[in-house]
Amino acid sequence: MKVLLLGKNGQVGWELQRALSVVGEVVALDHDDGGDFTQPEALLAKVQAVAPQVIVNAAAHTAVDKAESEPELARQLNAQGPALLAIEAKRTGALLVHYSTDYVFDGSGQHARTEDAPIAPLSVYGRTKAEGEDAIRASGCQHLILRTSWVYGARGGNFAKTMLRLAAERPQLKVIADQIGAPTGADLLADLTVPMLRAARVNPALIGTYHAVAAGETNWHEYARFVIEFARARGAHIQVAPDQILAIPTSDYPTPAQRPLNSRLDTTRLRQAFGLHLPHWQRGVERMLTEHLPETRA
Ligand SMILES: NC(=O)C1=CN([C@@H]2O[C@H](COP(=O)(O)OP(=O)(O)OC[C@H]3O[C@@H](n4cnc5c(N)ncnc54)[C@H](OP(=O)(O)O)[C@@H]3O)[C@@H](O)[C@H]2O)C=CC1
Ligand SMILES: Cc1cn([C@H]2C[C@H](O)[C@@H](COP(=O)(O)OP(=O)(O)O[C@H]3O[C@@H](C)C(=O)[C@@H](O)[C@H]3O)O2)c(=O)[nH]c1=O
Repeated sequence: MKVLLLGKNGQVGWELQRALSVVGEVVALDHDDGGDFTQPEALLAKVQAVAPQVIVNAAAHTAVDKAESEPELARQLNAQGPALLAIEAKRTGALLVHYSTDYVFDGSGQHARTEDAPIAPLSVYGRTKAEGEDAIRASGCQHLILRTSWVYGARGGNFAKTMLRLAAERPQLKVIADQIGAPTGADLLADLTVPMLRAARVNPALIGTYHAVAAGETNWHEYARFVIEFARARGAHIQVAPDQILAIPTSDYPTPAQRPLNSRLDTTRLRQAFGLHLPHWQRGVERMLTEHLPETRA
């Protein structure tokens, strides 16, 4: 099977390069080697030249605050690029695997949302990601959309690494405690993608949108405390005292983009359709930190 991976250097793309290697021949691209979503004609020509049976799209505009001031670029990456891939997948019969986000929802209420819950994004990032999802579904192509949340990877920056850096530099941290969600490893997403795409290739009834997040829930403050205490216990340089990691409401941390308060995603559909187990978020974060912490020691 020939697989085209877009966004190979991102957090998820990097893990997909590893995970997809068991599926078949993988052609992996990023924006500097033919997979540039701001160059739709060249992108289409590249997809046609590769002629994949499966397209896995991990490219996106993920800078949530920056997207507020560059909505057209966000739309090109998060909506128009995926739409182009979907139309081409429909034409050739390829399967399109795509990733989306908890930020397509407004985060009202306290319940975990299912895949059919109404989308109501609060930000340019969320809106353009929702447009990308809609375009894929409207194209009629064979697709899997995996909506996930709070992604961290061994490669690149993420919230946990930011907290470790700030905890080493500052005597006090203030972290939002009223946004609830599930940190999800890029490695977990990549590892789920393989059995899902294999199953969906032979069973079109599996085509559709799925919530793919680690089990359990937390808030950014509790997540930060977990990361910092794990690192402290393993001898990392941490300046901030445990009682100086302060919990604050979202209203005390103004940002250009509004974020949902309730990012709980119900994963029942994915677990039942594919028989896959989703581990607790703390296990994956521990694994990522164990890999990352040696890099932070003097
Ligand atoms: N990160 C998160 O917390 C979450 C992510 N998601 C979704 O998961 C998916 C993967 O996200 P993640 O791996 O974290 O994202 P990253 O930001 O880590 O990676 C995005 C990728 O897109 C590439 N890219 C940037 N500009 C272009 C362009 N013009 N054309 C083509 N590719 C480009 C980047 O390349 P380069 O690195 O060279 O700039 C990078 O490879 C996305 O769909 C995202 O919306 C969903 C929920 C949470
Ligand atoms: C650095 C910092 C952040 N925060 C808050 C801001 C924000 O609400 C939260 C997380 O910060 P981030 O910058 O990682 O947030 P953000 O970039 O919004 O993360 C999101 O990225 C996109 C791509 C997604 O799809 C989402 O699922 C989600 O992971 O922590 C603090 O409260 N204190 C701090 O010192």
